[in-house]
Amino acid sequence: MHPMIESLRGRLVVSCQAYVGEPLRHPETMAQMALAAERGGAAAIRCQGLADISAIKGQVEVPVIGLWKEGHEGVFITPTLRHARACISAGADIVALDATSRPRPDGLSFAETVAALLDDGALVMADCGSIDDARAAAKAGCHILGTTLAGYSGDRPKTDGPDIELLAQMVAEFPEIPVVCEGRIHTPEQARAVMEAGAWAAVVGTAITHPTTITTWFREAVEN
Ligand SMILES: CC(=O)N[C@H](C=O)[C@@H](O)[C@H](O)[C@H](O)COP(=O)(O)O
Repeated sequence: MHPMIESLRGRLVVSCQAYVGEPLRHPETMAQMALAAERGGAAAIRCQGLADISAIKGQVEVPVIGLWKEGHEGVFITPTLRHARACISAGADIVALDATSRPRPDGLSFAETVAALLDDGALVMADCGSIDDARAAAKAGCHILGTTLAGYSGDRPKTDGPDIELLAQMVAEFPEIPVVCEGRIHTPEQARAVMEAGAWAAVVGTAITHPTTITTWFREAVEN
């Protein structure tokens, strides 16, 4: 087990991302957000885009899980080998990529992409949307399996909270590979529940770092 991945065991990872057109979408702002999360005890920061990756890497001591989103349809989380290599060059300690079997823009398969990254010596997190994705990612040799795309790739329903059913299935099938729960963990209770279901780490984004969404939760509670 790589020591950096071992360091995430039983810990919280915070995802710091602002989307296109949003007020907080600025690398310096995301770096400040990441630093604030690190002060709160985040064991790693997950972040998007080359500028954010390097700005955050320049601020925090904890590992950075980097990805690069391009587009909104099909494969958009680190869609090609070029995107993945660029994330590493920008400073990502671990690169996260879409692990679905959907066609990728550069024509490489997911397994071919991972094989090239492993050849480079990269640490790879597979963003899975189904148990089949997890199986392919395990076979490809990914270091971390994540539930990131559960409810977003068309294979599984979008659960209200984290997809604990998929998490538990992944943990049972791959006891030797760290399985990280990511996606729709909105409360500390849900974070605890995913750890109890066997997650190696819990990744929380929106509920910690996306104030516009958090505001809508409170506004709805107040106004309804
Ligand atoms: C599906 C997709 O594009 N997920 C992205 C992956 O990096 C992010 O937009 C999420 O914020 C992240 O996965 C954390 O999840 P949540 O924000 O629900 O805590």
